[in-house]
Amino acid sequence: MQISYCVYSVLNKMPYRDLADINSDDTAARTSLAQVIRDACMNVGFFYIKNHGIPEYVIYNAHQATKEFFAQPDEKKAELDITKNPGFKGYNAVLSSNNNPANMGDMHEGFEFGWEEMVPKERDEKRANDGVMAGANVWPEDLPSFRTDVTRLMLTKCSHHAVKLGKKLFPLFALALDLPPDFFDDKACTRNSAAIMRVLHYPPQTGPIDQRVIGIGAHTDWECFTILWQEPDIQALQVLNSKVQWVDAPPVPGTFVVNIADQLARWTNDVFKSTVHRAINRSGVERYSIPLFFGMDYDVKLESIPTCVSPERPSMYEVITAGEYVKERLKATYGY
Ligand SMILES: O=C(O)CCC(=O)C(=O)O
Ligand SMILES: [Fe+2]
Repeated sequence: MQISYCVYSVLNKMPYRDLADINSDDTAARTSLAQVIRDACMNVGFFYIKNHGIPEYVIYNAHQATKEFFAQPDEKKAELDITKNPGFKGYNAVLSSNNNPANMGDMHEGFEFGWEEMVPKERDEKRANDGVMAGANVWPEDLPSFRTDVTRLMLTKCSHHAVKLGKKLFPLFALALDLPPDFFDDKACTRNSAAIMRVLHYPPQTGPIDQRVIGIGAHTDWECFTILWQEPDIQALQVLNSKVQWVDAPPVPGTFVVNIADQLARWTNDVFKSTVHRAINRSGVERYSIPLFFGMDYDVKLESIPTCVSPERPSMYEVITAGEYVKERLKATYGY
Protein backbone atom coordinates (compact mmCIF):
# COMPACT_ATOMS: atom_id res chain seq x y z
CA MET A 1 0.00 0.00 0.00
CA GLN A 2 1.22 3.50 -0.71
CA ILE A 3 0.51 6.89 0.79
CA SER A 4 0.58 10.32 -0.72
CA TYR A 5 1.06 12.44 2.25
CA CYS A 6 -1.38 15.20 1.77
CA VAL A 7 -3.79 16.94 -0.49
CA TYR A 8 -1.06 19.33 -1.64
CA SER A 9 1.26 16.53 -2.63
CA VAL A 10 -1.51 15.02 -4.74
CA LEU A 11 -2.20 18.33 -6.40
CA ASN A 12 1.52 18.79 -7.01
CA LYS A 13 1.84 15.22 -8.29
CA MET A 14 4.46 14.27 -5.73
CA PRO A 15 5.32 10.57 -5.71
CA TYR A 16 3.54 8.16 -3.37
CA ARG A 17 5.52 6.56 -0.55
CA ASP A 18 5.46 2.84 0.05
CA LEU A 19 3.86 1.95 3.37
CA ALA A 20 5.65 -1.40 3.34
CA ASP A 21 8.66 0.58 4.51
CA ILE A 22 7.15 0.47 7.97
CA ASN A 23 8.45 -3.10 8.24
CA SER A 24 11.73 -2.40 6.51
CA ASP A 25 15.07 -3.32 8.08
CA ASP A 26 16.36 -0.09 6.71
CA THR A 27 16.11 2.39 9.59
CA ALA A 28 16.41 5.38 7.28
CA ALA A 29 13.43 4.20 5.18
CA ARG A 30 11.34 3.61 8.32
CA THR A 31 12.21 6.96 9.82
CA SER A 32 11.48 8.81 6.63
CA LEU A 33 8.10 7.09 6.28
CA ALA A 34 7.25 7.96 9.88
CA GLN A 35 8.04 11.59 9.06
CA VAL A 36 5.66 11.54 6.09
CA ILE A 37 2.85 10.11 8.20
CA ARG A 38 3.57 12.56 10.98
CA ASP A 39 3.41 15.49 8.54
CA ALA A 40 0.17 14.24 7.06
CA CYS A 41 -1.57 13.66 10.40
CA MET A 42 -0.19 16.62 12.32
CA ASN A 43 -0.27 19.32 9.68
CA VAL A 44 -2.97 18.43 7.22
CA GLY A 45 -5.15 15.62 8.58
CA PHE A 46 -5.79 14.34 5.04
CA PHE A 47 -3.88 11.89 2.87
CA TYR A 48 -4.45 9.52 -0.05
CA ILE A 49 -3.77 5.80 -0.16
CA LYS A 50 -3.42 3.62 -3.23
CA ASN A 51 -2.65 -0.04 -3.83
CA HIS A 52 -5.04 -0.52 -0.94
CA GLY A 53 -6.01 -4.03 -1.95
CA ILE A 54 -9.78 -3.50 -2.26
CA PRO A 55 -10.78 -5.08 -5.58
CA GLU A 56 -12.08 -2.67 -8.20
CA TYR A 57 -15.18 -4.80 -8.86
CA VAL A 58 -16.22 -4.52 -5.19
CA ILE A 59 -16.09 -0.74 -5.44
CA TYR A 60 -17.84 -0.78 -8.83
CA ASN A 61 -20.71 -2.93 -7.53
CA ALA A 62 -21.16 -0.74 -4.45
CA HIS A 63 -21.24 2.36 -6.66
CA GLN A 64 -23.84 0.84 -9.00
CA ALA A 65 -25.98 -0.35 -6.10
CA THR A 66 -25.80 3.11 -4.55
CA LYS A 67 -27.01 4.75 -7.77
CA GLU A 68 -29.84 2.25 -8.00
CA PHE A 69 -30.87 2.88 -4.41
CA PHE A 70 -31.08 6.64 -4.80
CA ALA A 71 -32.88 6.34 -8.14
CA GLN A 72 -35.91 4.89 -6.33
CA PRO A 73 -38.98 7.07 -5.86
CA ASP A 74 -38.82 9.35 -2.81
CA GLU A 75 -41.77 7.55 -1.14
CA LYS A 76 -39.88 4.27 -1.36
CA LYS A 77 -36.75 5.73 0.21
CA ALA A 78 -38.84 7.46 2.88
CA GLU A 79 -40.03 4.04 4.10
CA LEU A 80 -36.53 3.59 5.52
CA ASP A 81 -36.23 7.10 6.90
CA ILE A 82 -33.64 7.41 9.62
CA THR A 83 -36.14 9.05 11.97
CA LYS A 84 -38.29 5.91 11.94
CA ASN A 85 -35.43 3.70 13.05
CA PRO A 86 -33.62 3.58 16.34
CA GLY A 87 -29.85 3.95 16.16
CA PHE A 88 -29.63 6.36 13.22
CA LYS A 89 -29.75 3.69 10.55
CA GLY A 90 -31.40 4.15 7.18
CA TYR A 91 -32.21 6.94 4.77
CA ASN A 92 -31.80 10.66 5.21
CA ALA A 93 -33.37 12.91 2.63
CA VAL A 94 -31.91 16.00 0.97
CA LEU A 95 -31.71 18.87 3.51
CA SER A 96 -32.59 16.63 6.48
CA SER A 97 -29.07 16.73 7.91
CA ASN A 98 -27.02 19.82 8.61
CA ASN A 99 -23.31 19.36 9.23
CA ASN A 100 -22.55 23.04 9.64
CA PRO A 101 -24.76 24.74 12.25
CA ALA A 102 -24.30 28.06 10.40
CA ASN A 103 -25.99 26.50 7.34
CA MET A 104 -29.57 25.58 6.51
CA GLY A 105 -29.15 21.93 5.52
CA ASP A 106 -26.98 19.63 3.46
CA MET A 107 -27.75 19.27 -0.24
CA HIS A 108 -27.30 15.51 -0.29
CA GLU A 109 -29.24 12.39 0.52
CA GLY A 110 -27.64 9.48 2.31
CA PHE A 111 -28.11 5.98 3.63
CA GLU A 112 -26.38 4.85 6.78
CA PHE A 113 -25.63 1.40 8.16
CA GLY A 114 -23.37 -0.36 10.63
CA TRP A 115 -21.34 -3.52 10.83
CA GLU A 116 -23.01 -6.78 9.96
CA GLU A 117 -22.11 -10.33 9.13
CA MET A 118 -21.48 -11.38 5.54
CA VAL A 119 -24.28 -13.93 5.72
CA PRO A 120 -27.19 -11.88 7.00
CA LYS A 121 -28.76 -13.10 10.18
CA GLU A 122 -32.51 -13.07 10.70
CA ARG A 123 -31.98 -9.74 12.47
CA ASP A 124 -28.76 -8.08 13.56
CA GLU A 125 -27.89 -8.66 17.16
CA LYS A 126 -27.61 -5.61 19.33
CA ARG A 127 -24.04 -5.38 20.49
CA ALA A 128 -23.16 -4.60 24.05
CA ASN A 129 -21.25 -1.40 23.37
CA ASP A 130 -23.29 -0.05 20.50
CA GLY A 131 -24.47 2.90 22.57
CA VAL A 132 -26.29 5.62 20.76
CA MET A 133 -26.16 3.89 17.39
CA ALA A 134 -27.48 0.57 18.69
CA GLY A 135 -30.06 -1.21 16.63
CA ALA A 136 -30.39 -3.24 13.50
CA ASN A 137 -29.66 -1.96 10.04
CA VAL A 138 -32.60 -1.49 7.72
CA TRP A 139 -32.54 -2.47 4.05
CA PRO A 140 -34.72 -1.95 0.97
CA GLU A 141 -36.72 -5.13 0.37
CA ASP A 142 -37.06 -4.46 -3.36
CA LEU A 143 -33.29 -4.16 -3.92
CA PRO A 144 -31.71 -7.17 -2.23
CA SER A 145 -28.39 -6.70 -4.04
CA PHE A 146 -27.95 -3.26 -2.45
CA ARG A 147 -27.34 -4.82 0.95
CA THR A 148 -24.89 -7.36 -0.44
CA ASP A 149 -22.98 -4.91 -2.59
CA VAL A 150 -22.52 -2.13 -0.09
CA THR A 151 -21.77 -4.36 2.89
CA ARG A 152 -19.22 -6.24 0.81
CA LEU A 153 -17.31 -3.04 0.24
CA MET A 154 -17.03 -1.94 3.80
CA LEU A 155 -18.28 -4.16 6.48
CA THR A 156 -18.21 -7.83 5.76
CA LYS A 157 -17.04 -10.38 8.23
CA CYS A 158 -15.42 -12.55 5.56
CA SER A 159 -13.39 -10.04 3.66
CA HIS A 160 -13.57 -6.96 5.88
CA HIS A 161 -12.36 -4.86 3.01
CA ALA A 162 -12.37 -1.27 4.24
CA VAL A 163 -12.46 -2.14 7.93
CA LYS A 164 -9.44 -4.37 7.38
CA LEU A 165 -7.77 -1.54 5.53
CA GLY A 166 -8.55 0.81 8.42
CA LYS A 167 -6.94 -1.52 10.91
CA LYS A 168 -3.74 -1.47 8.87
CA LEU A 169 -3.45 2.25 9.48
CA PHE A 170 -3.18 2.06 13.27
CA PRO A 171 0.47 0.87 13.40
CA LEU A 172 1.31 3.84 11.19
CA PHE A 173 -0.43 6.25 13.52
CA ALA A 174 1.39 4.66 16.43
CA LEU A 175 4.70 5.12 14.62
CA ALA A 176 3.91 8.76 14.00
CA LEU A 177 3.17 9.23 17.72
CA ASP A 178 6.33 7.47 18.96
CA LEU A 179 4.30 4.60 20.34
CA PRO A 180 4.82 0.84 19.98
CA PRO A 181 3.21 -0.38 16.71
CA ASP A 182 0.62 -2.48 18.60
CA PHE A 183 -0.46 0.39 20.87
CA PHE A 184 -3.95 0.66 19.37
CA ASP A 185 -4.56 -3.07 18.93
CA ASP A 186 -6.77 -3.58 21.97
CA LYS A 187 -8.33 -0.12 21.90
CA ALA A 188 -9.67 0.85 18.53
CA CYS A 189 -12.66 -0.78 16.90
CA THR A 190 -11.74 -4.16 18.33
CA ARG A 191 -15.32 -5.35 18.22
CA ASN A 192 -16.06 -3.81 14.83
CA SER A 193 -19.30 -2.36 16.03
CA ALA A 194 -18.41 1.31 15.81
CA ALA A 195 -17.68 1.33 12.09
CA ILE A 196 -20.39 3.20 10.24
CA MET A 197 -20.71 3.53 6.51
CA ARG A 198 -22.76 5.99 4.50
CA VAL A 199 -23.51 6.05 0.84
CA LEU A 200 -24.15 9.58 -0.40
CA HIS A 201 -25.78 11.20 -3.40
CA TYR A 202 -25.15 14.85 -4.21
CA PRO A 203 -27.50 16.35 -6.81
CA PRO A 204 -25.71 18.90 -8.97
CA GLN A 205 -25.95 22.53 -7.85
CA THR A 206 -25.89 25.00 -10.70
CA GLY A 207 -26.10 28.77 -11.00
CA PRO A 208 -25.49 31.04 -8.03
CA ILE A 209 -25.17 28.92 -4.89
CA ASP A 210 -26.39 29.99 -1.46
CA GLN A 211 -23.36 29.13 0.70
CA ARG A 212 -25.76 28.08 3.45
CA VAL A 213 -27.08 25.22 1.31
CA ILE A 214 -24.22 23.20 -0.11
CA GLY A 215 -23.58 19.45 -0.65
CA ILE A 216 -22.19 18.97 2.82
CA GLY A 217 -21.41 21.98 4.98
CA ALA A 218 -18.04 22.63 6.60
CA HIS A 219 -17.48 20.04 9.34
CA THR A 220 -15.05 17.64 10.92
CA ASP A 221 -15.81 13.92 11.12
CA TRP A 222 -16.63 12.42 14.50
CA GLU A 223 -14.91 9.08 14.59
CA CYS A 224 -11.26 8.02 14.60
CA PHE A 225 -10.71 8.52 10.90
CA THR A 226 -12.63 8.27 7.65
CA ILE A 227 -11.83 6.26 4.54
CA LEU A 228 -13.58 7.93 1.63
CA TRP A 229 -14.28 6.73 -1.87
CA GLN A 230 -15.15 9.56 -4.26
CA GLU A 231 -16.89 9.37 -7.62
CA PRO A 232 -14.14 9.60 -10.28
CA ASP A 233 -13.75 12.73 -12.40
CA ILE A 234 -15.95 14.94 -10.23
CA GLN A 235 -14.35 17.60 -8.08
CA ALA A 236 -16.44 18.39 -5.01
CA LEU A 237 -14.49 17.76 -1.81
CA GLN A 238 -12.53 20.64 -0.32
CA VAL A 239 -10.27 20.86 2.71
CA LEU A 240 -9.67 23.96 4.82
CA ASN A 241 -5.94 24.62 5.08
CA SER A 242 -4.06 26.33 7.90
CA LYS A 243 -4.36 29.65 6.06
CA VAL A 244 -8.15 29.21 6.14
CA GLN A 245 -8.36 28.69 2.39
CA TRP A 246 -10.42 25.97 0.72
CA VAL A 247 -8.20 23.55 -1.20
CA ASP A 248 -9.62 20.97 -3.62
CA ALA A 249 -9.15 17.32 -2.67
CA PRO A 250 -9.83 15.79 -6.09
CA PRO A 251 -10.73 12.16 -6.71
CA VAL A 252 -7.62 10.27 -7.83
CA PRO A 253 -8.26 6.99 -9.66
CA GLY A 254 -7.41 3.94 -7.58
CA THR A 255 -7.18 5.82 -4.28
CA PHE A 256 -9.13 6.44 -1.12
CA VAL A 257 -8.88 9.64 0.84
CA VAL A 258 -8.18 9.15 4.53
CA ASN A 259 -8.88 11.93 6.98
CA ILE A 260 -8.23 12.12 10.68
CA ALA A 261 -11.42 12.64 12.67
CA ASP A 262 -12.38 14.03 16.08
CA GLN A 263 -11.96 10.96 18.26
CA LEU A 264 -8.34 10.58 17.20
CA ALA A 265 -7.77 14.32 17.55
CA ARG A 266 -9.16 14.24 21.10
CA TRP A 267 -7.22 11.10 21.91
CA THR A 268 -3.99 12.70 20.68
CA ASN A 269 -4.73 15.98 22.44
CA ASP A 270 -4.97 17.66 19.02
CA VAL A 271 -1.50 16.52 17.95
CA PHE A 272 -3.33 14.92 15.01
CA LYS A 273 -5.59 17.32 13.16
CA SER A 274 -9.26 16.67 12.54
CA THR A 275 -9.49 18.96 9.55
CA VAL A 276 -12.55 20.87 8.43
CA HIS A 277 -13.86 19.86 5.01
CA ARG A 278 -16.96 20.27 2.83
CA ALA A 279 -18.28 19.18 -0.54
CA ILE A 280 -20.07 21.13 -3.26
CA ASN A 281 -21.15 19.41 -6.45
CA ARG A 282 -20.97 22.05 -9.19
CA SER A 283 -20.21 19.47 -11.87
CA GLY A 284 -23.65 19.53 -13.50
CA VAL A 285 -24.04 15.75 -13.00
CA GLU A 286 -24.97 13.51 -10.08
CA ARG A 287 -22.15 12.71 -7.67
CA TYR A 288 -21.85 9.73 -5.31
CA SER A 289 -19.38 9.14 -2.51
CA ILE A 290 -18.93 6.43 0.09
CA PRO A 291 -17.29 7.22 3.42
CA LEU A 292 -16.49 4.62 6.06
CA PHE A 293 -16.30 6.22 9.48
CA PHE A 294 -13.87 4.13 11.43
CA GLY A 295 -14.90 4.64 15.03
CA MET A 296 -13.52 3.58 18.31
CA ASP A 297 -15.50 1.11 20.41
CA TYR A 298 -18.00 3.30 22.21
CA ASP A 299 -16.80 2.41 25.68
CA VAL A 300 -13.22 3.59 24.99
CA LYS A 301 -12.31 6.66 27.03
CA LEU A 302 -10.86 9.46 24.91
CA GLU A 303 -8.05 10.16 27.32
CA SER A 304 -4.92 11.90 26.06
CA ILE A 305 -2.27 9.46 24.88
CA PRO A 306 0.81 9.85 27.10
CA THR A 307 3.15 10.91 24.29
CA CYS A 308 0.74 13.73 23.42
CA VAL A 309 0.75 15.52 26.77
CA SER A 310 3.53 17.46 28.47
CA PRO A 311 3.72 20.37 30.91
CA GLU A 312 3.78 22.68 27.88
CA ARG A 313 0.86 20.85 26.29
CA PRO A 314 -1.61 19.88 29.00
CA SER A 315 -4.71 17.85 28.14
CA MET A 316 -7.18 20.09 26.38
CA TYR A 317 -10.29 17.96 26.55
CA GLU A 318 -12.53 16.64 29.22
CA VAL A 319 -12.32 12.82 29.22
CA ILE A 320 -15.46 11.30 27.74
CA THR A 321 -16.13 7.99 26.01
CA ALA A 322 -16.17 7.66 22.24
CA GLY A 323 -19.90 6.83 22.49
CA GLU A 324 -20.69 9.98 24.45
CA TYR A 325 -18.87 12.04 21.86
CA VAL A 326 -20.78 10.49 18.95
CA LYS A 327 -24.05 11.10 20.79
CA GLU A 328 -23.28 14.82 21.16
CA ARG A 329 -22.48 15.16 17.48
CA LEU A 330 -25.53 13.21 16.30
CA LYS A 331 -27.75 15.55 18.26
CA ALA A 332 -26.07 18.62 16.75
CA THR A 333 -26.36 17.27 13.20
CA TYR A 334 -29.80 15.68 13.19
CA GLY A 335 -31.39 17.68 15.97
CA TYR A 336 -32.43 14.72 18.16
O1 LIG B 1 -18.71 13.35 -0.11
C1 LIG B 1 -17.60 13.72 0.26
O2 LIG B 1 -16.65 13.86 -0.50
C2 LIG B 1 -17.37 14.05 1.72
C3 LIG B 1 -18.36 13.40 2.66
C4 LIG B 1 -18.11 13.79 4.07
O3 LIG B 1 -17.32 14.64 4.37
C5 LIG B 1 -18.85 13.11 5.14
O4 LIG B 1 -19.80 12.35 4.86
O5 LIG B 1 -18.51 13.33 6.33
FE1 LIG C 1 -16.83 14.45 6.44
